[in-house]
Amino acid sequence: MFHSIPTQRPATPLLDQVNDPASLRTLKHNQLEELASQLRAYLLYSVGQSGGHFGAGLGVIELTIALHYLLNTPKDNLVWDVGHQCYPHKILTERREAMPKIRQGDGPSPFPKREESPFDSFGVGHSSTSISAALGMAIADKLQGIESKTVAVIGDGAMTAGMAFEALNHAAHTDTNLLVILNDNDMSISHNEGGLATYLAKNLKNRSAGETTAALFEALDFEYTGPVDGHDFNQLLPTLEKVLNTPGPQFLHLITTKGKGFQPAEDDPVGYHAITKIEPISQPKEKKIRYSNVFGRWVCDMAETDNRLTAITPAMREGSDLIEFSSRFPQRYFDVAIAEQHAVTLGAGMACQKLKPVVAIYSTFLQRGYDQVVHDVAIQKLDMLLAIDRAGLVGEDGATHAGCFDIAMLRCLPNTIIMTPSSAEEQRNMLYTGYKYPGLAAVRYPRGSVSELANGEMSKLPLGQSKTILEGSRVAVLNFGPLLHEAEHVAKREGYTLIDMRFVKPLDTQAIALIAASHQLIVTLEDHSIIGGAGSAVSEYLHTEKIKTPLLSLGIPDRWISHASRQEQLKECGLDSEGIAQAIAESLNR
Ligand SMILES: Cc1ncc(C[n+]2csc(CCOP(=O)(O)OP(=O)(O)O)c2C)c(N)n1
Ligand SMILES: CC(=O)[C@@H](O)[C@H](O)COP(=O)(O)O
Ligand SMILES: [Mg+2]
Repeated sequence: MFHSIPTQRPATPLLDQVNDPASLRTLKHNQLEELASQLRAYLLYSVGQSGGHFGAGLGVIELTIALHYLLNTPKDNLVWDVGHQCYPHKILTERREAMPKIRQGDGPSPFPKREESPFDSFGVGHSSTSISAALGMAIADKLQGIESKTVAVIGDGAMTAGMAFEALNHAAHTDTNLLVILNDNDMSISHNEGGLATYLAKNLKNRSAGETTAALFEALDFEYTGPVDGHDFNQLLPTLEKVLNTPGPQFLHLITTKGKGFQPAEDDPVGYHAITKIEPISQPKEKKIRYSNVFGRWVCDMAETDNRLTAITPAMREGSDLIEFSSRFPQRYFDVAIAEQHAVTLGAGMACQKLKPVVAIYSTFLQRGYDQVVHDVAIQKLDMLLAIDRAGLVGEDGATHAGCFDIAMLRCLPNTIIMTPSSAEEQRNMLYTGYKYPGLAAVRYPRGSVSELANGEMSKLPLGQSKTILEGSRVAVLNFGPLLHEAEHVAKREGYTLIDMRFVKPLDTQAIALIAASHQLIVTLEDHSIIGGAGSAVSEYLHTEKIKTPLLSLGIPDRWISHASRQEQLKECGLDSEGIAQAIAESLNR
């Protein structure tokens, strides 16, 4: 049992011989315990160096070894759900030495990624996709007469998403050779326990023979095996051997411990879901205030003044900072587990009954609940506030977690308002403005820090009204969101006009018309895809009004931006000060 994270690389002579599963399979069964111990030590060390996801990987050390030992990977298909637990998998599949750089621009990606390795059967990051993907692979191999085994490893948290049950339900009707392994560590990212599947799996074996309750998995035509200790090779290997060689859909229920082998993580699996890299003591990191904290403060202040407010999160209480709200207003707090579709329509139902739901959701995970926003909220003109966190580039989590499309998704919905704060105070006032708006409102803010918490008087902003920051000439920069600071640096130096547009919808078209008449170039700036974002909205307006002033739209280019620090990503997209200045200069010279 480790009690601290080693800052020196531990000696791992056996692990050092295992560069890939083929070399793993040369080991004897009785060497696997030692390998697991060295793999655990190395994982602790390498995540200490890189930072990143932590507890989940510790919980699947033995399972990862057993799977690569018994399967013929990469010919056999091994699909990890979410993929945050894949660091041991990456260490055993030719990437051990690269691990201290995982999530960095020149290191492995944070999750399995097909283009990174043949051992990464399916790209993940969003949860609950593994059973669908694995079933697709199994069916495809069967149709092509390819002999293979297919395994999906899904956690109890990921099993709370509807998509997992869609796949389980379908799998049973295909009579395909598929093994679904439920990695039940009784904990997902937040405090909610594993879902229905886990509850039933836990209680399945305790049911008395006479019980008539149809067990979920038998009802889905899966052959259930378990629960088995996922850390005990003496149980794991023979059980896996059996279920891997039994035809038809198999369901193996494993019990594991999130953070296994590292006492602080076993004691606090939520807190150790991910860690920042170990800094030398000399540089103690001051705790930064984040946009999420500004939301967390605002939602509590708002709840105090309005008892109709409810807050809903799909399993991201900590990330969205609903921690204080959940303890102060427990009756009005709803963590629905990993169920973004349900989160939105649950809120819609509350709005029908005159409550005021605030759905706190990452931009990237909002993609899961988009039809619900359209069909269940917007069409019915229901009153809901979307507090969209992690909007824009998110850095080390890479393309699967970037929030690049929320403006494009929401801008086309009638009667919706969309706000893009550039500071804590703006964010607080926009949340208040959106909350008071009698319809669908969205405030999008990035994964990042702000200068202060902003807990002053909340004021309602006049809808569609921008704020002039600098009055200049020649070029007018229309900013939408947190890149105002990058823009301000350039505008001050070059004497450009700078306007904080604040609203993507409704646009301040009056300001745009005035600006267009007195400047030779309009520039839009946003931390969103260049396709369908705020720049598109301005372009559509200029076109409709036959305004000929040239427009330069700056945003995330039409390609996938892979993992790196957010600063590196912004630079790559030309969204740092230098990139903005250069793009404008080039446009002026054209
Ligand atoms: C669609 C989606 N929603 C939310 C998340 C955020 N998220 C990442 S891991 C996690 C919990 C997963 O729990 P579980 O599957 O039990 O894995 P464990 O961390 O316990 O190993 C959540 C909610 C996500 N990755 N995808
Ligand atoms: C794996 C997963 O989806 C979450 O752990 C996510 O990585 C959290 O992102 P933040 O670190 O931005 O909260
Ligand atoms: Mg879990």
